[in-house]
Amino acid sequence: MRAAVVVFPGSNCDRDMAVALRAAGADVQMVWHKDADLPADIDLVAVPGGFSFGDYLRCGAIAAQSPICKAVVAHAQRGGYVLGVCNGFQVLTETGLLPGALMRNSNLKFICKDVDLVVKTTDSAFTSAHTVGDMVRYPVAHHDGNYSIDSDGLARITGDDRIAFSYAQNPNGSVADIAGVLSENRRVLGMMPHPERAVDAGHGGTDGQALFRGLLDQLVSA
Ligand SMILES: NC(=O)CC[C@H](N)C(=O)O
Repeated sequence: MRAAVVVFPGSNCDRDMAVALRAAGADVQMVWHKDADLPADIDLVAVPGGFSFGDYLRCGAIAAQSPICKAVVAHAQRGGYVLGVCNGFQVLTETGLLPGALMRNSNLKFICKDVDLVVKTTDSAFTSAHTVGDMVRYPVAHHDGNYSIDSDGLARITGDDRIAFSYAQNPNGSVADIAGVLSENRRVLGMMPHPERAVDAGHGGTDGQALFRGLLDQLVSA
């Protein structure tokens, strides 16, 4: 599997993402926000966490206007895979690739801790190594992780089985405890918790490995 990791000024999980993807067997290239094109034959684009452009305006709003994001949208429209984590999830909602928005945490504080998540669907490459109802523990680190969507949108993503992960104990006020959402074609996943920070025992847990392993298994056998 060939993966590209997008780097913006202020990204801080780009290298963690590259390490996690390489550990799972991916061939990874970093791409800069000013690049207008992705490298050829990319299967997956990962949009990492961080504070792109200092979180000015709204988290992810300026990054979503960058040249590389046009290429990421085109990649998704061709049926390519995209994984957005934390600030990456915020960027994907700002590009319109995923529905909803990430608002300020309900307690108005930056939350940095490990959280338990429930796997809600296995109908995606990202969650294919799981069973529905599996619990995984990933870190969160954000101030704008409060997932919000209108009632029609919520009914649509619920009815389409597009909620990938929910929080066991909601840390940030997200509607319906949503921690991660899939696109209509199930190839774009955005999530606030960080699987790439849970792939090495030194991180305190390795639950994130299953996401990268599932992705690699599905994409290599496709
Ligand atoms: N870890 C992250 O990607 C944080 C995203 C964003 N800067 C926020 O605090 O909400």
